[in-house]
Amino acid sequence: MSAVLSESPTDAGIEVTARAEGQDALLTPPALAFLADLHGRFEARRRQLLAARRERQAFFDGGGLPDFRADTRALRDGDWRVAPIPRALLDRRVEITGPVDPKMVINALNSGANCYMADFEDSTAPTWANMVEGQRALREAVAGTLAFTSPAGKAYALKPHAQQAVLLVRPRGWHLDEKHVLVDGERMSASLFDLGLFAFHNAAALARKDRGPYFYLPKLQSMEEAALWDDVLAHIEAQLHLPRGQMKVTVLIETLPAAFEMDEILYALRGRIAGLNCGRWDYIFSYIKTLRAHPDRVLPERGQVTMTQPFLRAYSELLIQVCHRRGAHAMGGMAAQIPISGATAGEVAANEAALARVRADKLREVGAGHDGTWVAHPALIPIARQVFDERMRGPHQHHVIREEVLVGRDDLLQPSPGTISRAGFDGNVEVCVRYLAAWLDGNGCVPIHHLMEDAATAEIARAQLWQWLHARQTLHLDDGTEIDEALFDRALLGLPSRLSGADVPGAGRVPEAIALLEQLTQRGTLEDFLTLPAYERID
Ligand SMILES: CC(=O)SCCNC(=O)CCNC(=O)[C@H](O)C(C)(C)COP(=O)(O)OP(=O)(O)OC[C@H]1O[C@@H](n2cnc3c(N)ncnc32)[C@H](O)[C@@H]1OP(=O)(O)O
Ligand SMILES: O=CC(=O)O
Ligand SMILES: [Mg+2]
Repeated sequence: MSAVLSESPTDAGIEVTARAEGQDALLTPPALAFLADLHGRFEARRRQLLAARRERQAFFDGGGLPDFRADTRALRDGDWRVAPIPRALLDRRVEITGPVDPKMVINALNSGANCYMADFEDSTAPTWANMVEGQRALREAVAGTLAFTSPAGKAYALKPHAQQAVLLVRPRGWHLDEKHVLVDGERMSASLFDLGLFAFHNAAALARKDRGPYFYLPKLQSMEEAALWDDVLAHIEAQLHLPRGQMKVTVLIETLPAAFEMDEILYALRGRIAGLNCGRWDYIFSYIKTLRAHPDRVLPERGQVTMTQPFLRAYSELLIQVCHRRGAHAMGGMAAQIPISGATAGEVAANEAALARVRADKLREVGAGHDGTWVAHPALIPIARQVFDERMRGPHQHHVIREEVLVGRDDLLQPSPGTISRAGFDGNVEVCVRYLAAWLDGNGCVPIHHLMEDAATAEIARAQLWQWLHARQTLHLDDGTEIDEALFDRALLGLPSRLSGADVPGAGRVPEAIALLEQLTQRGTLEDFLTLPAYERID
């Protein structure tokens, strides 16, 4: 890699305030100068866009509802398509996702999936050690040298490049800072840190393999945020002497405001976007968060908020239609069920039921017109692959444009029928405590009661608890019990002793997790993301 900028880190005013193994090879003076330059150019715009999010939320909290934009109607009605999709990203029928530790990276690249999304976001707790280890693992993976030996002595090595999944990287969202990297005393954007550092170290090696730095962009809320990404990427391409448009992106549509700007987001990134993805878990969280002050749109318990709820079906159908009209992939999302590891005789039926639910979810997706889907675990790849192979003959199904699908504002906002049971309420409390404890301990994705739980699924549980406790009118469980602080306190009773076992990830941090959950649910205002206060509690 050529040294792209001449300033030393000191000249650039950039400072790294923590240490982790392997960081000197990553945070070299040219790399730091590159990051400092990104910060200098784009930080002010990031802050403006975060302020715009708050303004928009104030409108929703005052009774307003999201709607399609009047100022971009011509763009939505216009006849344009996104740039051609590169060969490596043409067939994405099965994508595996997961955290960025070396074992996961090797397992995912070797898994037989078409693509692998290496995740610095929902499934990774952003300790400095995790961030550095993830960047190092990905750099070695791109170089083809990554290897790992488990504490039990099992050796892991990469398959040959041609047999590996195509790598996509998901940086953290615009709302997050990287507190260990300061530029002129200010924290740098975690998004710019993750994406910038990966591009800096890997763009040249990827180009030699006829690939590029490919990314998934999370939690966008508007076309302006997409335009900021486009400018960042164009700048990086210029700095690293890459052809314009070589860095490709897929955008997660996982916020309610973004669902009203899908055409606009594609347009803002039209020179480099390969698709949109239905990030259903954050989308449900965002629906709750955006409509927090609308008592007629309180969602039932988590287990009842499935993709067949009308507001979710409308969102996925609109995403498919918009993408296919513009020549982009419409990627499906993640079923939460995972195989029961080492299922006992008594768990065989539960395991089969979980796999059947994953299969049903993939059948729904391919039938609706999705061009590919996500799996959380390697054992789910054959299920997803079989469903897509049988029903999607070509590499994608862009030809599927269901003109009869007419999704309007009310469809995307439809209230959901359903109930809240005691088990649903207590389950949310338990998931939050267990997930926060694991996260504070440095683990961002854990199986809980045979479901994959990550930051997005935990956010649903956390935001629901807040909303149910702070709803404008008192809510009741399906057995008539009032939802109040006393119910919340009862759900917490007994958790510390039940979660003290060595098999509970982060058991030692359960008391801190409980304190954090109490803080998050008792506050009068809903915290934007649980990861914001939680981040202040890790290294
Ligand atoms: C809402 C969203 O954002 S979805 C996207 C973010 N979420 C994710 O990506 C979920 C990723 N999945 C995971 O992290 C894991 O599957 C978990 C935590 C849910 C379960 O992991 P485990 O408890 O390790 O599962 P299990 O013991 O069955 O794993 C068996 C093997 O598969 C591997 N494995 C499991 N999931 C993955 C994965 N996603 N990628 C690669 N390898 C994996 C394990 O490392 C293990 O390997 P080993 O046999 O070499 O030790
Ligand atoms: O990132 C994916 C989601 O469902 O959230
Ligand atoms: Mg998400």
